[in-house]
Amino acid sequence: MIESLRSFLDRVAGARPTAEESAELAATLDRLSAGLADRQVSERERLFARLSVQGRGQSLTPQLFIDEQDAQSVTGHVTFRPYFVGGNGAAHGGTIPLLFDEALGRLANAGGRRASRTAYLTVNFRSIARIGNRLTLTARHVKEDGRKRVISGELRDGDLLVADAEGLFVELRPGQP
Ligand SMILES: CCCCCCCCCCCCCCCC(=O)SCCNC(=O)CCNC(=O)[C@H](O)C(C)(C)COP(=O)(O)OP(=O)(O)OC[C@H]1O[C@@H](n2cnc3c(N)ncnc32)[C@H](O)[C@@H]1OP(=O)(O)O
Repeated sequence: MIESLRSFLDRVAGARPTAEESAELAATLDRLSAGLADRQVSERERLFARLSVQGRGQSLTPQLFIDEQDAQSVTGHVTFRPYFVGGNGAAHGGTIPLLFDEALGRLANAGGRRASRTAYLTVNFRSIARIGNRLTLTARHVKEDGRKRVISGELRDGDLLVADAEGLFVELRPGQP
C-alpha cells in the first residue's frame, strides 16, 4: 500500500493533468480518505513508519535500503524519486537532512542502545543529489559520552561526495517524550 502511495506521489509530481482530471482525482482521493476515517488508531498501532521493512513503511523520507549494519556503522543506498525533486533534476535541499536524520538516528539507536533523539544535525551540501541516481549512504559512530552519541554520515553518487553530516543524539531519560 505504501509503495503504491509512493508511486502515486511520483506520478503526481511528474504529471500535468487537466482541470477536469484534477477534479476527478481529487474526488477519488477524498473517497479513499473517507474509507480510512473509521480506521484511525493510536500511533503504536499504526503501520505507517512502524513496519520493520526497508523504508519503515512510510512515504515521508526517501526509501533507505540498508545493505550492512552493525552497532557502529551502517551502509545503505537510496534513490531520490521524482516526488523529491526541488528543481532542475536535483533533490529538494530539505530531503537530505531528512534522510540523514533517519539514517543517523537509526544507527544512534542500534546495537541495543536506549532510544535517543536528535539534538543537532549539521549538513554540508557538496553537490546536487540527482533524481533517479542510486546514491550510497554510510554512517558511523564517532564518539559516545554518557547520554550523548555523535554520529557522522556521507552521501555519495559513485565517487562524488553529495553531502556529509554530523548529528548529536541524546539518550532519553526514562519517561522523557
Ligand atoms: C525516540 C526515538 C525512537 C526511535 C526508535 C526507532 C528508530 C527507528 C529509526 C528511526 C530513526 C529516526 C530518528 C529520528 C530522530 C528524531 O528526529 S527525533 C526528532 C527531532 N528531535 C527532537 O525533537 C529533539 C527535541 N529536543 C529534545 O527533546 C531535547 O532537547 C533533547 C535532545 C532530548 C536533549 O534534552 P535533555 O534530555 O534534557 O538533555 P540535556 O540534559 O539538556 O543535555 C544532555 C547533554 O546533551 C548536550 N546537548 C543537548 N542538546 C544539545 C545541542 N543542541 N547541541 C550541543 N549539545 C547539546 C547538553 O549540553 C548536555 O551535555 P552534558 O552537559 O551532559 O555534557
